[in-house]
Amino acid sequence: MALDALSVDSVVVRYGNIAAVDGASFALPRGRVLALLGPNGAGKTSLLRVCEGFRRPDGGRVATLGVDPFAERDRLMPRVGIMPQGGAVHPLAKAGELLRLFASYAADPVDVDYLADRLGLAHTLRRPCRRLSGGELQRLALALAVVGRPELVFLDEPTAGMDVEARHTTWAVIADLRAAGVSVLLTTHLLDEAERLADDVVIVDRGRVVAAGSPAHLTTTAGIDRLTVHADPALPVADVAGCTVREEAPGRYTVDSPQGTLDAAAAAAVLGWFAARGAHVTAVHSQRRTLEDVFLAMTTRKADR
Ligand SMILES: Nc1ncnc2c1ncn2[C@@H]1O[C@H](COP(=O)(O)OP(=O)(O)OP(=O)(O)O)[C@@H](O)[C@H]1O
Repeated sequence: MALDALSVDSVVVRYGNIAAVDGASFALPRGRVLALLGPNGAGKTSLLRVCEGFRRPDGGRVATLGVDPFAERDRLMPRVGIMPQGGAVHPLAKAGELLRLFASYAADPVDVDYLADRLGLAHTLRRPCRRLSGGELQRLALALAVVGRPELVFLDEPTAGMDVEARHTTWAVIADLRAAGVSVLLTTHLLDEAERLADDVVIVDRGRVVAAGSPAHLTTTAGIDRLTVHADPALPVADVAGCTVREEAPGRYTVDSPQGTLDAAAAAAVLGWFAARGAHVTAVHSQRRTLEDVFLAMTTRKADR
């Protein structure tokens, strides 16, 4: 069986008395994209630093591509790509020089001009990094992370500060990485980004994992699905199959379950109720709870507002 790209087991990271990461465990299977979500200060970057081998955990264990990333950092570095938060690069180095330098470290690098073109960086290659815009620096940092064809890529808020087009390009690059079998661990504050890109999501809060699973799993278990049915107005609404049916506006009926989630049988029973009354049903919409709903329910942000 293939080893996980990343295995995080009961990891603790302390800064003085503060446990920024407090016993977090999760795994990133090979070839998948995992999004690490959490409010500011939840411990995401601290976890990344441990997984990247920049810091030894104060407790627990990490295996990155099967090895201890702190003890074997030199051996590991050619196999991973890292895009740090804020896209840190040397301000005086030229973008093209940096890209070629990083490519020179790799046995089989991506063609630099192709990559620069793909990420809309071709016009920046002769400029020192301090003359690049924030979004251009982000794109350069992404290029530096992937130019060596790594097996595993760490992306810390990859699309922060990017315009819409650059964000879409970045999403396409991440999809290409996944299609090529590369494993990706990314952090983001954009929940639609996580929902779009990630096979798996791990939500951390105050250094602990508070929810984990695929976006579909997280948004359907304990969901708050609601059914909206458009039909003739003024039907004699009643409770159907344990669900509450209300006419919110003439001809628009909402169906809620006290259990939170409507299952297929309840939805079928409700539609059967409309059919039995000879109602003309013109539209049926189901609302799933979003990853944002889950995030707010699972993290302390809600309480802080
Ligand atoms: N070098 C450090 N020294 C002391 N405290 C630190 C240090 N780095 C981080 N922290 C603290 O540890 C906690 C976790 O920080 P971390 O950067 O890991 O969170 P994060 O989830 O990445 O946050 P953000 O979303 O804001 O980037 C925060 O309370 C932060 O202030």
